[in-house]
Amino acid sequence: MTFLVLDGLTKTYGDVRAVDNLTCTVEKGEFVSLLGPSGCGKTTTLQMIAGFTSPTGGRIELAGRDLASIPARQRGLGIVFQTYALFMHMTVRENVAFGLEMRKVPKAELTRRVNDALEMVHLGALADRYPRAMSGGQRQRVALARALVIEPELLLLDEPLSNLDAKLREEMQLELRRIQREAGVTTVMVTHDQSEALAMSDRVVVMDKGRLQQVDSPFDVYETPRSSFVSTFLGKSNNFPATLQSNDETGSVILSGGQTLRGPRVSHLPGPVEIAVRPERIELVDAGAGLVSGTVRERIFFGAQWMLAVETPMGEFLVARRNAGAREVEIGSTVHLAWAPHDLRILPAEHEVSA
Ligand SMILES: Nc1ncnc2c1ncn2[C@@H]1O[C@H](COP(=O)(O)OP(=O)(O)OP(=O)(O)O)[C@@H](O)[C@H]1O
Repeated sequence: MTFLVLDGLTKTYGDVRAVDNLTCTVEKGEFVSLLGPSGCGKTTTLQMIAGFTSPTGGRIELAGRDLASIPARQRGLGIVFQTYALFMHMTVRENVAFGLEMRKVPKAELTRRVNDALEMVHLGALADRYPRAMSGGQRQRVALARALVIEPELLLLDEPLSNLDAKLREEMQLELRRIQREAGVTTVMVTHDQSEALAMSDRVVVMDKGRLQQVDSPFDVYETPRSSFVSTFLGKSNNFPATLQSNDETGSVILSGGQTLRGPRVSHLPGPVEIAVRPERIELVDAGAGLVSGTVRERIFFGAQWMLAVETPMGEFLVARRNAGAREVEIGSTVHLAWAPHDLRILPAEHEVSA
């Protein structure tokens, strides 16, 4: 069931179109991330859903109601920001109970709901502590319990984990997703961190310059990006200008940097395109089997894998090599690169080319 509808949502500040005609939907129980670089309009979108900022144009509908005339505090939303905004002079239990007290929930029910929320975030044992005596991850759980205890129709998260260090952040990603599933609460999260969006979401809304770029499952935005922007914003990608020469049921033929390549069948017309291939889809092969050859210029060790920068006639390629303990190729050596035609993505041209 479509639960949240953003329909042509627009917000302008003078000449700046912070959010530009954004249309997308969120299903009940779904976890959707708004992902994009700084300034792309994620926070403005969330603020409009929350009711803190009014749209310049377009509509927001939640559970069949148009939110235009409903003030923020009556929207029944749970909100967690990057800074936890806890009451420092109140214990964890008091912090979580606050929203229910404001709503004049009877004492017995309040106690039960606060206990349930604290159990859900695994903080039952710390209920009588003050936030200042807690770690960043624990405080973020308190903020989450406080948002969930009111049983919100919709949970809004704005960069909720960005104050945490890398390891805790990864732990909390899994934890937050578990809590969201358990509570069954429809959630919209703002993040600029692509790995976080991929790890946590049912669907990812990729934005750039106020505009929607793509809405898909994490798998699909990564595997089948529809634009150059999406292919390079999510993960690493080798992108080159190219010319699509022909395209039939056996696949496509592409020319790039003097190399003739084969790709999957696409709907583009022959002409300028951009091609993209992920570093982890490239193999090092024998000279005769290579699609393009080049010289290793850089070699960086990441623990689980090596990343090579290889200079070729098409341009520089990043090539990921799984670390299987084998000796690694030397800087300065010649390598031959190959990939399967179906691993090549053919995208709309970003630049005019004369390949
Ligand atoms: N109150 C405001 N007045 C004027 N311009 C604003 C205002 N709020 C946001 N903007 C502009 O709107 C655009 C989108 O801002 P927004 O904060 O939504 O981006 P964001 O994607 O959340 O970025 P970040 O990740 O850096 O928070 C930016 O160009 C920003 O400068």
